[in-house]
Amino acid sequence: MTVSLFPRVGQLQPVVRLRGFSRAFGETVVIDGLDLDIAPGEFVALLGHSGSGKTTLLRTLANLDQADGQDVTIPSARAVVFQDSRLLPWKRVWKNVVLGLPGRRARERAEAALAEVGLSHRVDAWPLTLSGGEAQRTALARALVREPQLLLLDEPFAALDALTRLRMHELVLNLWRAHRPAVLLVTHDVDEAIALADRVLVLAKGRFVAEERIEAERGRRTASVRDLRRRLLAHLGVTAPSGSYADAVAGGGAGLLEAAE
Ligand SMILES: Nc1ncnc2c1ncn2[C@@H]1O[C@H](COP(=O)(O)OP(=O)(O)OP(=O)(O)O)[C@@H](O)[C@H]1O
Repeated sequence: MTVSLFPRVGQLQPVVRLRGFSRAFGETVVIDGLDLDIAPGEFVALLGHSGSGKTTLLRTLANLDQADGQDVTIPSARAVVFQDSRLLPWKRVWKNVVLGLPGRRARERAEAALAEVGLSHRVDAWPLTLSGGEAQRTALARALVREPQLLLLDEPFAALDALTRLRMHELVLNLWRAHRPAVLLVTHDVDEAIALADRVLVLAKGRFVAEERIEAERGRRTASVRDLRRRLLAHLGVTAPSGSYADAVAGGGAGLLEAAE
């Protein structure tokens, strides 16, 4: 299927543009002629079964993999957060955050990014002393400090427990609202995709098989279970203000994966 492409009247140029993008490993075609545009500041979720090619696509955009001279435009200011934090254990948290960046005001910049993810108290910690959630927050700070135009999230919450995941979703939405990078989130989780994204794409066997644009505000679920869920979450210490992720998931999934099959 053809997904939404630019230019549309009055809209900005896309930050990501793929045309007929394909990728094969030996004889096996993994990505099969994809066209994709992502607008500045747009939050796109990419759903798909295991092996559908999600990570291959994301790695291409991260430029970690060969684009084989194809028609691919991606911004130079981009950052990736993976499922595991990939912190260097022999460097303190703040040094991990600014790793590879020019030294001037590095500590200051790391502290500011760590403050944004709620880790001011862990600036000098060693990575091995961090909880899973803290390690992913550090990975987000490391991405943020690069001021990305494109933020690539490869199942960054998948290894976290459910409550930490909810907190991380709130954090990512807050960071996205504050900085407005374009985001491509790879996930298996339909609820997560619906709750976070402006647009959800479904990938199957290397092709897009569905595109859902979500116009409604985040937190648009009206089911009565919402209030109960919010109360229970509040009891567990997770604040879920109206319009939050927790509201959004309360309505349940939309069966996008089933629809794709
Ligand atoms: N470097 C590689 N060499 C050979 N095959 C590969 C390579 N990388 C990926 N593949 C194959 O490409 C297909 C798509 O892999 P990919 O990791 O993109 O899927 P995915 O949708 O991200 O899956 P998952 O959700 O399980 O992470 C798989 O069949 C995988 O085995």
